Amino acid sequence: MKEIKHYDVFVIGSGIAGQTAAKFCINKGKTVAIADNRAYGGTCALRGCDPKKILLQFSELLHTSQLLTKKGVSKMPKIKWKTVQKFKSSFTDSIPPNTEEDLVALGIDLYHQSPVFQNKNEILIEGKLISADKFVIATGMIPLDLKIKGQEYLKVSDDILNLKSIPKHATFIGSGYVGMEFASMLAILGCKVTIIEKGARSLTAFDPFLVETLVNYLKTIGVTFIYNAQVTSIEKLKKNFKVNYTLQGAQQSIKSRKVFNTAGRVPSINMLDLDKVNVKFDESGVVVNDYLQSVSNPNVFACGDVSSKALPLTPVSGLQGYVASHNIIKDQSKVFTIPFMPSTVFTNPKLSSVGYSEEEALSRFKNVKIYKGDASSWYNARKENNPVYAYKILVNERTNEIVGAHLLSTEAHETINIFSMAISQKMTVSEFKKQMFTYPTYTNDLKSMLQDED
Ligand SMILES: Cc1cc2nc3c(=O)[nH]c(=O)nc-3n(C[C@H](O)[C@H](O)[C@H](O)COP(=O)(O)OP(=O)(O)OC[C@H]3O[C@@H](n4cnc5c(N)ncnc54)[C@H](O)[C@@H]3O)c2cc1C
Ligand SMILES: NC(=O)c1ccc[n+]([C@@H]2O[C@H](COP(=O)([O-])OP(=O)(O)OC[C@H]3O[C@@H](n4cnc5c(N)ncnc54)[C@H](O)[C@@H]3O)[C@@H](O)[C@H]2O)c1
Repeated sequence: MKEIKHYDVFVIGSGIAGQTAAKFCINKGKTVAIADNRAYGGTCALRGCDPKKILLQFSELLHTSQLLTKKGVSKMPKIKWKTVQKFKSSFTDSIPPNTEEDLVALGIDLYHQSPVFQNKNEILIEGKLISADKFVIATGMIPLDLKIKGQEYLKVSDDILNLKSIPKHATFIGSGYVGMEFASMLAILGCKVTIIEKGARSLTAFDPFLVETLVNYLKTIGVTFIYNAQVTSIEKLKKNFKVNYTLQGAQQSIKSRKVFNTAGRVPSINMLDLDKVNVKFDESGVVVNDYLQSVSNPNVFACGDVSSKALPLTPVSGLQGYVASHNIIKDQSKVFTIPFMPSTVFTNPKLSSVGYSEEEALSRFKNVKIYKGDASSWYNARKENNPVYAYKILVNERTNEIVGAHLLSTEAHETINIFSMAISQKMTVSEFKKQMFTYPTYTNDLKSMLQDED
């Protein structure tokens, strides 16, 4: 086969990480190509954060109305799911053509297949042998393969986002971000939800006190949680599916209309044949150094969810694309350090976190002051007739600096950003309390959370 083209940089994956890297390199005068084996635009814009938030606002609207039923709302809004889906598609449909147009206008060549590495400098794609000086792997993550009998009946997050109607009942396997967000959404929309989780609790990266408060609330709106359970197989019945699982040694089963695999996501690297180019990888992804360069092949960079240094969130993936491309243009010019990254689970209510967990803070600092409470009796929760509002703030007692914040509320996804700034600016409790905020707001409540008990 004849080599037909050479590029300075070949990027694999058109999500936030890949696009950021490709655009940076072309703007620095490099010849650049990008490949994707699915529609251009990546997970966040097409199959993740953005379409999810469009759907979630409808369950939120319903939830707000449900809470206010006896307080003046007499009729629930009727959600026309087909119209909701059309509205969502009006955002997602235009992304692939617009992304391609945008990249082509910059002078980037596009390919529509997974490349397969042939040797250190060459890949095979669309039947062509192509060489490049540097490769950027930005292929993101895909759902974990559960390897159980009947796994072909399992649906994944892409399918939830494209649901044609709300199922009567659904079972989720796994209670991480994806499982919890969609379980909360479907339960509010009238679906009877069961979550089967192999671990002892949900959302292990989040504060246990707040997760427990969230789980207890979700139970009241129709979500059943089964912990420490191992799903063994899925069977197809006439209308439903039967999920078989073991719990405390006993075989159990549950029937439901849909079964969703929300058991986690793994790096998308299988199709690339990385062994051929001496690119080391493991279950965390392509193993990279602080320059996001493969530890075993310096001509290969990896950024975003697929890199071993990933924190699989959109802003971090974008940052990694930027760092990797800097290092392609100028060798070892930028180091990747994980930023103070706030994160939200978009359930009802939302669970947000930034900085150290209680466990991390206690192991790091000699004395930690913990401001923790149930704020459901505070004005903001009461005006929504909302039974859930809680927080935990961690302070290094020696310096009085805020080092961690964990919030569970309707507005936690916004207010957590205030703590993010405070922590990155090393603000002390007294400095924070001097700030003036608008009233009556959830932001203003943050100062009350830092009140010492009399
Ligand atoms: C349901 C869901 C909801 C989410 N919600 C949020 C949220 O609210 N906030 C947040 O911060 N993060 C969220 N995330 C995570 C976020 O979407 C990712 O962190 C982010 O999209 C990663 O960007 P990336 O560029 O690294 O990878 P991706 O956006 O996944 O892009 C990778 C691209 O590579 C392509 N690709 C894969 N394999 C190959 C191959 N072999 N050859 C060619 N192309 C390939 C894929 O088709 C894809 O287009 C969510 C994820 C999911 C699944
Ligand atoms: N709001 C957001 O920012 C957002 C939303 C969705 C996804 N994401 C990102 O995507 C990543 C992946 O999220 P996710 O929810 O797919 O994975 P996750 O790792 O957060 O959760 C997976 C859950 O499934 C459980 N599990 C694993 N195998 C199982 C099995 N066989 N049976 C039952 N339970 C099983 C795990 O114990 C865990 O609780 C996250 O780490 C996050 O960074 C972010």
